[in-house]
Amino acid sequence: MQRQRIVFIAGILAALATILPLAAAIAYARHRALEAEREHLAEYSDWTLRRAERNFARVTDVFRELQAVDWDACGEDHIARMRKLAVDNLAVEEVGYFQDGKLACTSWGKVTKLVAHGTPDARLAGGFGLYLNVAPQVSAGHPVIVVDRGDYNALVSHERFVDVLTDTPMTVGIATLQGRIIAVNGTAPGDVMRRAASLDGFARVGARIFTSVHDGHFRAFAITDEAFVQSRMARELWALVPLALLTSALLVALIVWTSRRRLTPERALEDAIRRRELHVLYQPIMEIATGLCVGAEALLRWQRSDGTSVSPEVFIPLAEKHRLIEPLTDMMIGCVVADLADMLRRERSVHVAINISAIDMQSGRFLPVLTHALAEAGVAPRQVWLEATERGFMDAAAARETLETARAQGHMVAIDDFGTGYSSLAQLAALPLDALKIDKSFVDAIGREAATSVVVPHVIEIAHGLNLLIVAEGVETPEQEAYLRAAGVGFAQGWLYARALPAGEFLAFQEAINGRRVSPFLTSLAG
Ligand SMILES: Nc1nc2c(ncn2[C@@H]2O[C@@H]3COP(=O)(O)O[C@H]4[C@@H](O)[C@H](n5cnc6c(=O)[nH]c(N)nc65)O[C@@H]4COP(=O)(O)O[C@H]3[C@H]2O)c(=O)[nH]1
Repeated sequence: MQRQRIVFIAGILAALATILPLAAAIAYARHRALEAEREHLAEYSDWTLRRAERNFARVTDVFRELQAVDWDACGEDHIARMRKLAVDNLAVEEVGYFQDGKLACTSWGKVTKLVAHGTPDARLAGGFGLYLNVAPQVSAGHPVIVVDRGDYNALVSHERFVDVLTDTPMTVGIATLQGRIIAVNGTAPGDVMRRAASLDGFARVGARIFTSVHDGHFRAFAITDEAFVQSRMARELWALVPLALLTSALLVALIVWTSRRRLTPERALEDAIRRRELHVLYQPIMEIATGLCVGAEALLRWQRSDGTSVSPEVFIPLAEKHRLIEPLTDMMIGCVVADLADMLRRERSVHVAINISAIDMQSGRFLPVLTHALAEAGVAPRQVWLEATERGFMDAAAARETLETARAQGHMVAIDDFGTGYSSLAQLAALPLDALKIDKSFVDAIGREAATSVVVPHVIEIAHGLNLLIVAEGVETPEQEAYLRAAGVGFAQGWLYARALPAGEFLAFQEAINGRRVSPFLTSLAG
């Protein structure tokens, strides 16, 4: 993945990791505060309802007692009973008795004034009439609520319906089930009270919140300011913010750690392998005697998405170090087969040389992968040469086993970069090899006064002595080619002929050079 993309995504994730836990903490604190306030209000509306019902039950007790007896209307006993009930019963201020639609007597005595039996403002279940805000005619005093049933009525003060003490500022009220407000304790705005009186549950109106409950006779409500939710929320936040900050810090640390990991060269290589950002180039291998293109060396290239390219001399050791060489080798095998299988099937004397890393050499794991790919593509194993470096022979026994198996399957095996490492001649002689590649550093020395120039004839001599095919690498000048030809070196690759080419260009090069000609020597080998 591109560096800028990783940094960009990490930046966005870090910003989210910072904001989201805090936003979640705020949302959760608000939810908890609202829930707590809803329960708080529900508790008070419930309590108000129970208080109202209890006091109302006392009023209805008065009616029941009086209606149970066939009194001598407004006689002494009747009035005495009414008075006693009014005195004993704290909920009732006064009791009255109507005769022919007019108030005849009250708990105070006979009535001389003409007080008509009016029309109730509201009716309650059980045959009760309710008159709201009535100025008492007989006893005078502040407005009261009048409850009537049959010929009796009772004066009840407003407070009896809402005498609830609250622990925080709130308005509690009682209404009929139709939403007519009966009594209120508090100063909430009228529109909020009307809403609270007409529906059940929890709601918000403007800056107020309320809960309402109801039973058989009344609906009770409790209203408070939303500011109480804010202060509850602030308390919740005190507990939640440190947790949110800790979560943010952990998430940001995780994001930084993961992105730094992704930004390391090895993770970038792993991504590149997965995204197939690597491709293979083919450097032609020429037969010096005939000038024919007899094969190609497959060379991996890593072109990063930002346009920069990474040398195989950097990423191959990196892949080996971080156990990425196996997927890399598999990918390279897949590319080579996809690119060249058609040509290799047509041209049986042409080969492709693939580099085998030290780890692959030791494990031999790539061989079944290669065998399977070649069998599927119909390419002969002899057409795939394996180039092993000296480093690959450090565990000589394992390398020997891999090479022997490879040769038994028909592959040609070449030692690459011979002379640059520490392999001894004895080791070279003991290895199951078909070819030796002369390293570019030796070829460079040809015709110069360099110390290595004296080594070149010996390396060629050794190869001849061991009956190995010789491929010279890094041939750049006709003089180098002339020297190699004269020394009996069979094959060469280098910029004198072509650089490493993309598959299509290599195939065109090979066709242009060879036409229908084939190498008699290599045809005899293939035969
Ligand atoms: N200056 C100059 N250079 C020339 C000339 N002719 C060829 N070269 C370069 O010499 C290197 C030859 O490959 P090598 O010795 O196998 O050395 C290879 C090989 O050991 C390794 N490598 C490349 N591809 C693979 C692969 O698929 N698997 C493994 N395990 N190693 C690979 O990376 C090394 C470097 O590869 P490259 O950078 O492609 O470099 C290549 C090639 O581009 C020339 O005339 N002049």
